[in-house]
Amino acid sequence: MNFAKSGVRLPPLPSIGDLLRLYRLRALKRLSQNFLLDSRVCDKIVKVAGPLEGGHVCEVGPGPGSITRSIIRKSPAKLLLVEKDPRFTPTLEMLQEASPFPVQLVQGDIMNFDMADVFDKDHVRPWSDRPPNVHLIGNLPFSVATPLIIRWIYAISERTSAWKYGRVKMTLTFQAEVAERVVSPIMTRSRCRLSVMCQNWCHVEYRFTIPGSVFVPKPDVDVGVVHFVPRLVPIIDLPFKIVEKVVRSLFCYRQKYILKSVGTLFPVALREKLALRCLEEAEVPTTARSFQLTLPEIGRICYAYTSILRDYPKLETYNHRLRSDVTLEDDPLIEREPPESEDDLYDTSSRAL
Ligand SMILES: C[S@@+](CC[C@H](N)C(=O)[O-])C[C@H]1O[C@@H](n2cnc3c(N)ncnc32)[C@H](O)[C@@H]1O
Repeated sequence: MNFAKSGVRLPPLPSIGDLLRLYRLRALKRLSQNFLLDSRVCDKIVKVAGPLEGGHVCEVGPGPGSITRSIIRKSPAKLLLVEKDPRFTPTLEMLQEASPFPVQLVQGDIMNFDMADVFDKDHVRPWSDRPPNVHLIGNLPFSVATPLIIRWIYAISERTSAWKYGRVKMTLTFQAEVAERVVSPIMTRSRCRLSVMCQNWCHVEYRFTIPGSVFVPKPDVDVGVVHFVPRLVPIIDLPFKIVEKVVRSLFCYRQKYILKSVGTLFPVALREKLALRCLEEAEVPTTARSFQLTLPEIGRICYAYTSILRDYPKLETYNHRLRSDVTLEDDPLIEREPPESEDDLYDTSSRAL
């Protein structure tokens, strides 16, 4: 049967609300569960992904399956569901049976899920080509959204996992404030590490806001839908780890002059000298602030930092937060220093992002 034009009509199914009641599925805070019961909102999210006919889709955190139903109606060739909470298995199995094409259910944690071999090989497209007909869609749990997107940006930079298939697009939800940070341009209050990392490897677009009141239970915040398309070439074409390290430093003092932030890349004995050299080579004024820097300017700082590493290779492992990372005993010029504050001893990634 050809569903391409008409879309799939699912057989009559109990409503998501009925299923939640029937299976006594109460939302678990621990898994950031807020359910969408309004099929029009689900259709609107799925529409952002573009045409899905004949494609392969992976939905993250389908829960009881409301977005899943919208995806099925758009007739992909195959659908993969990755859900951590086994309580949803019966409702998702019901959709598996109702779907005219294969729906695979993986009960597991998306954070450890490698998508390198889960789609058909004939969907592979060269990176230089248009994106393949493979889509990642998810109304993500708030607790997972930021670490997951950073993990996926890393996979994009390495062209691993789903990105072995080419420039696979993503349609994802975030807490609205986080979605704004993802797309934030320079000179804005919400410009941060997350903005730079996402925008360096992807074209990002904030599509629309879903009011918190639409979810059950209602979260305290609204939700933003963001569409990501991996770039043909990142603006800063350097390894993820170098860019991440420099960008983390740049945004550690958001309101202060960049000279201070860049200094955190270097141990105290060399700090002033190397921070000045880094900014001079990058042709970035020492009095700029991180949120004022364009991606090419940040790129020049990354390149200047790599040129400094050629002269001081031991600095590559220097981390001003974790003094124990540094093994510089045989370099008398480089001394250990106390951390800036107690907080600096910990990875504050999600907060700092
Ligand atoms: C915000 S709810 C969305 C549920 C459903 N998609 C909807 O829109 O109504 C997030 C879903 O992700 C699931 N989840 C949470 N952490 C997960 C993880 N690490 N891996 C996979 N699924 C996860 C939750 O169990 C829940 O079903």
